[in-house]
Order: sequence, then structure tokens, then C-alpha cells
Amino acid sequence: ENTPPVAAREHTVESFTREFLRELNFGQGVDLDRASANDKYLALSRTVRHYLTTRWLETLRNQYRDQAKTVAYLSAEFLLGPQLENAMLAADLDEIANESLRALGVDLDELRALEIEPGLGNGGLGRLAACFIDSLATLNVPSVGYGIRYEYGIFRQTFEDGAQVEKPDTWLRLGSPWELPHPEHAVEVSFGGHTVEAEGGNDGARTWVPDWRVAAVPYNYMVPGYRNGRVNTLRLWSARATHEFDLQIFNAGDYAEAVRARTFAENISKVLYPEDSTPQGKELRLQQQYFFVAASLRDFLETVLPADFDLHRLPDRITWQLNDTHPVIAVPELMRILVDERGWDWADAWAVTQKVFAYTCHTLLPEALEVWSVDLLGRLLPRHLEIIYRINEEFIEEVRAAFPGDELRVRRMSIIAEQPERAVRMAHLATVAGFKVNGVAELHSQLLADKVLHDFAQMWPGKFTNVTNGVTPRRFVRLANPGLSGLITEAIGDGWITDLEQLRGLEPLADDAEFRRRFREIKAANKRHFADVLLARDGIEIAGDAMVDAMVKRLHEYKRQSLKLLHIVSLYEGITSGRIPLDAVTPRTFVFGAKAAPGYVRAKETIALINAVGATINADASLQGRLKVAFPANYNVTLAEDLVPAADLSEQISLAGKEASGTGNMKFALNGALTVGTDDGANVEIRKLVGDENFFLFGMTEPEAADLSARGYDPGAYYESDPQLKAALDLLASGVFTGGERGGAVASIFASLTERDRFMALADFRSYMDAQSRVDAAYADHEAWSRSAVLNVARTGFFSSDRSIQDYLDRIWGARPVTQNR
Ligand SMILES: CCc1ccc([C@H](C)CC(=O)N[C@@H]2O[C@H](CO)[C@@H](O)[C@H](O)[C@H]2O)cc1
Repeated sequence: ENTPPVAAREHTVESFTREFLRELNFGQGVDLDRASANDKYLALSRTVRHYLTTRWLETLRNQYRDQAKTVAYLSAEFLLGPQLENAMLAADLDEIANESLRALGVDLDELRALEIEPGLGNGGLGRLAACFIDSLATLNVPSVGYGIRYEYGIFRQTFEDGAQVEKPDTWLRLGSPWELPHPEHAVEVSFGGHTVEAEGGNDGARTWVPDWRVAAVPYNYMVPGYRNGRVNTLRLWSARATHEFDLQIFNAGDYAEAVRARTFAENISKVLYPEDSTPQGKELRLQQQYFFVAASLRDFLETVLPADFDLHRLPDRITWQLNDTHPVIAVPELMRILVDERGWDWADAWAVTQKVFAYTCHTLLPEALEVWSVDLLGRLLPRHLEIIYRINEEFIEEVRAAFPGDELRVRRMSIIAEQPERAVRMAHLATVAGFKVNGVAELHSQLLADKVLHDFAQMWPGKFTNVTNGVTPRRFVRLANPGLSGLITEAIGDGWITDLEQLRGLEPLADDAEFRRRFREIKAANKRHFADVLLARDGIEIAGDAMVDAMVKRLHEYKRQSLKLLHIVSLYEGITSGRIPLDAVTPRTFVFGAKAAPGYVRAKETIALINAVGATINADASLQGRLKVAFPANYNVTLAEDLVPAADLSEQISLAGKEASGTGNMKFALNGALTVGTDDGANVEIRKLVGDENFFLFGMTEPEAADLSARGYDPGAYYESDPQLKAALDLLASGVFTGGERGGAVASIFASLTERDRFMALADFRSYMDAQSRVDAAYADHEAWSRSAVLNVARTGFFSSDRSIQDYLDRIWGARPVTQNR
């Protein structure tokens, strides 16, 4: 390497100002007094980017020199959130930038508010990927994230008469200063066609003759570690037509046809699929999965590894972490490369392939496990289907050898499902090929081994492990909650930002009245800030001092937003029927945030009903200042950063055994909200750490729920036997919230709850209402409440994504941090 290292930018206000003005003048071609806010935002972003670029280049240079074991995180989603603040924090530029811009009369807050976050994910899985790459960089782990640069991310949610209406997410319209395209490094990805005999005599080889190709163009994003000199890379692929434009056809006048290939190709990375639980099995989705996987494997094998690297040593050099089943087509793709392209014998290729993939499962819902019909897979990726068949044949032999004569087991475990149609079970392929399989919370991993993948856990007990999720404290505490961060740092120093377990040092302060007073003051200030944001963003007015009771997550029946709605309706019924005296009601603002997958009718009906109930309550003068329902549209990472620090109560009320982990629960607890929740997902571990007395537990446990459904669950019985529940449901069904309309969403939700209620909201209603009464009683004692809140902060350091990544390093990857010179 003879290129002299790029000189680091000086960390001074002067040099920052110089850099900013240079970017404004030469980057945007404007001068300060005529610059638009967007000009200033783009110039500021690029200025900050330049401060990180020197480290980025150094990290890349060292990585190429060291050839250290690397972790590649393959994910169809990265819910990154706004980038500017995080980059300034990582580069330790906050003060300098503030001072420089203030001197120039530029309002940093105004520019910050301009950023449109890259919504390249649906929810939990996508955000976890973003937290993980942040922690990988902060822990100095050589790693790269690989994904798709969707031109349109998760839809922008709007409400029209309370109903969700999806709008395209034009996140790129004002430019995106955080990405660097490299069209010269485009990789070709093939599709369709057929396979033929291979010339090479190696065992298992065939030749794929695809019939169409697209180019995958890499866009590089910086992933800065927290002030440790490391900047890792997130490489997102964008689809381009290999041949842009057919001039002959154009000249022949068929303009549409001339560009058809182009639009067809570019469709692949056009838009994120907005489902987060029920795969639609659409061909374009499979195209997306193979597109980024094929480009990522090729990129690593051919540009990151030295040309003479012996792929037999691949397991010492990389682990590809599969973020759920979405990237699992990587398994047959690597086999194809080793056998068909590199001429290896099948057994050698399989021996290596089995040591380089690890699979993380993020769900428990059977319908969320992806299966691809052999018809579709065979048409789009004929060679990969052949390889999957052979992997399955050899696997089946292994099952028969281990469980002779147990053909039912063979049928259950086969990667190929025969019913309802012949299809490939991607979770089975991931489990067979992966050297490790993990769930994302202790209960989840237990249920995977005991139920969902039980047969496999019996066959390979050592393959199954757990890594409980985590969240990055940089974004969700230090950035989102500067008030609390200041209070913590004052008390225990700022080591907690990279070692969150240090929060334990706050425990004694829970008994310190002055500390508790300051803690309450900060929470109150965060609530006022959130109230200002809601007013400016959505025109929603909330009382700045009422309890903020937050339920923010994707809309799904298993998450039971309907149970929260029943609590609110029952409260309203109690007040309007006189059963509950108004002054006995604890002032609450019920904050909802939730997007529904566009095709998920029941979820959209629930959103409409929450807005209808909210409108009625918010219009009721007698309830002003007492009860308020706030449902800001388009819940995303940006809004979460304003809401989480302001919350008093965190609703984690899914039916036990359904939420794999949850990560919102962790963010709220770390910001001093108390949780009302079931023993589901990571709630179990949160409750264990904070203590039963600092957690409002309710509802059936997983075994109780499983037992009730096994015995036959009749929701109608609960409806009939609990007068409060009946009154609430009847009020709902009466149409009083929907202008007398008793049909539509009201009727179908009433019917689904009283007749089927798959996620047993009615069965947990009583216990939930009792928990909410305990919440009211506890909240009345501000000292006791804030003591619990401080203990929640002090005892949830475990839920740092740094700890999760350390667990992955220790239990799965075996990669080692490689420090960078600062
Ligand atoms: C193909 C459709 C589809 C798309 C996304 C998914 C994701 C796995 C759903 C998801 O986001 N799961 C959430 O993952 C979080 C991170 O591990 C967990 O905390 C949540 O409990 C889990 O619901 C399933 C199916």
C-alpha cells in the first residue's frame, strides 16, 4: 500500500467551519446567505462524513492487510434511522459543529429535522440489524453489513378518517449524503433459464444457463464505531439493467419496449416488502433475496479475499450471519460457486458450506416461516433447486441413520414440504446448513428447541443456542435522551455509553430523593418536548404532565393492540356509566404508533377502531386533561427517539409465546419507563433483572396459554362471565365510537374477539385490568414510581446490543475485535 494515509481533519471549530463552507460552496454551489436549508443539511452531512472518511479508509486498509476473521451480516432489512446525529456523536463533533454553525447563524436543529430517515426495514428485525452493525463497529469487530438499497423504503403511513393510507417513501428525493455509489464495482446476477451437464468431471457439477441478468451496484454506507477510530461498511445493492436501453427498438418507435428490460431489472430493488409476518410468496421477493445474496457472496469472495485465497480456509475467514430465513438462498449459492464455478467435489464444498453460515430465527409464528414453491424456485433459480434437492437427499439419509424407520420424522424434517404444495422450507434449509441456530430471547430459543424446530434440536442439540437481543445505547439513550444521559454521566461517568452494565452504579441513587427529583424533572422535560413534537408533527395536543402510556410496534394481532383498546374502552365505559368517578382516573395519554402490512385487513381495521375510539374520547370535553388518545401517523425511528424518553409506561402485552423477543421493551426500560407486560419474549429477562416489584406482570404464561388452547379456548365464555369485559365489548359493538356504524371494522373485530380470539385477549383481560389498577396506584406515589424507574435504568444494562454482539462472538462467530489506532 503506497498511498499516503489521508490526513485526518482537525477537530477545531475553525477547520469544521472551513470544511462546511467549502462543502456549501463547492459541493452545493451556493454561498451561505443564499443557501437553502437542504443545501446546508447536505453540506453539513458531507462535512461530518469527511471527518469519518479518514478512519473509514484506514479501517478498510487495515482490514485488507490483516485479513482477520470477518462477520458478514446478511439482512434484507436495515432500519437505520436518521444518520446525522449518530455520525456527529461517533466522530465527537457535537460541540464543534454546534459552535461552528452557531457562529455562522445556522440552526442545527432545523437541519437535523430535515433529514429523512432511510426506512429500509419493517420493524424489529430491521432495527436489530442496525443496532448490531453499530455495536460490531463499536466493539472493533471486522464486519460488513450486506443488504438492499430499496429506492422506496417502508411506506409513509397517513390517516384518512382514521384509516391507514399508504404513501410511497420517497426518502431519496432530497439527496442522500450518507451513501457512496460504486457503479464500477457492479456485480452481475443471473436469473431463470435451465441447467445442463457440466464439462468438469467434479462430483455434483452442472452448468446453469440463465436467461436474464441484472447488475448489482454497491452503495457504501459508513458504520462508525463510538469514538474508537473504526468505521465499518454497510454495503447496500441497487439493481440496474445490464443494458440500459435498446436503441434499435427505440428507433423502431416502441419506446416502452426499449426501456422494458431496464424497468424490469430495476424493479428488483425498487421497494421494500411491507410485510413483517406473513410472506406473500411473491416472485419479486425471491428475486430480491437472491439478488443481494449473490452480489454479496461474489463481492466478498472476489474483492475482499485476496485472489489466491484457498477457500478451504473460508471458515477461518468469515461467518455469514443469516438474519432470519430471508438470505438463506446463500447456502445453495455458495455450493453452486464452489462446485460449478470452482470445480470442487460436492462433499468438499458441503464440508466448507456447513461451517460458514449461522442462522438467527426471529419469529414463532408458523405463518411467518418462509416457504418457496418448487415451481417458482425451479423457474427462477433452477440450479439452486437442484442443489437444495441434493442437500435434502443427503440430510434425509442422515435422519434415517439417526432415527431408523421413523418416516414420519423424515417427512416432518424434510427441507421439501409435500403439502399443501411441494415447497422448500427455508427455516429447515437454514437449520440443516447452519453450524449454529439461535433464537433472540431465552424463552424464544427454548420454544424453538422444544417446539418449532424440536426434531432438529433432538438431532443436533449442540447447534441450538440463544442470544438475547439488545439495543444500541448510543442512539436510544445517549442521543435520544441527552437529559438522562447527562444525569447518569454526572453520577457514574460516561463509561456506560460503551459498557452499559455500568448503569448498575445508579442503583444506590434510587434511594436518593434529590437524584429521583432530578430524574422526574428530566422525564417531565422529555414529556413536554414530546408534546411539542406531536403538536408540530401531527397537530395532536397532549397534556404535558399526564402519564404517557405508550404502545408502539407493528400492528399485529399477537401483539394485542386490541387488548390495549379494551382497557381504554372499559375505562371510558366505566366513566360514562358512572362506575368510575372521574377524579379517580389517573390522567393518561395513550400513545399508539403502529403500521399495518397493507394486505393485513384485521390490522387495518384495528387501526381504524383505535382512531375512532380516540376521536370520541378526545372530543369528550369531560375527559379533557384526564384521558387522551394520541396516534401519530408514520411511527418510525425518528419518532421513537422523541417518544421513548418521554414514556412512563411501556406496553408489552403480547400473548405469551408469540413475541420472539421485542426490543422496544428494552428501549423503554433503559429510559426509565415501567413495563406492564406478559411473560413473553425478553420481558421475562427484563422482569428478572429489574425485580418483580418494578414490573407490572400479568396474564398467562406460555405453558398456560398452550394448555388453554389445547383444552379448547372459548372466548365467548370470558365475554359472558366478566361483566366489565362484556360492557366494554358491547359498547364497542354499539357503534358509539363509529357514528352508530355497527358493521365494518367494529363488527369483524367484535366477532373475531368473541368467537375466535386466536391470541386470547379476552382470557388475559381480567389480569390485565388488575395490572392497570396496580399501575394507577403505583403512579400516584411519584417517589416510589421514580425509584422503580431509576432501578429499571440501573438494572437493564444487559440489554445493550454490545452485550448481544459479545455473546455472538463468544457463542457463534469466534471472530476477535481488532483495535484501530485512534
Ligand atoms: C417474509 C415476511 C416476514 C418479514 C419479516 C419477518 C421478521 C422476522 C419479523 C420481525 O421483525 N420479527 C421481530 O424480530 C425482532 C428482532 O429479533 C424481535 O425482537 C421481535 O420479537 C420479532 O417479532 C418475518 C416474516
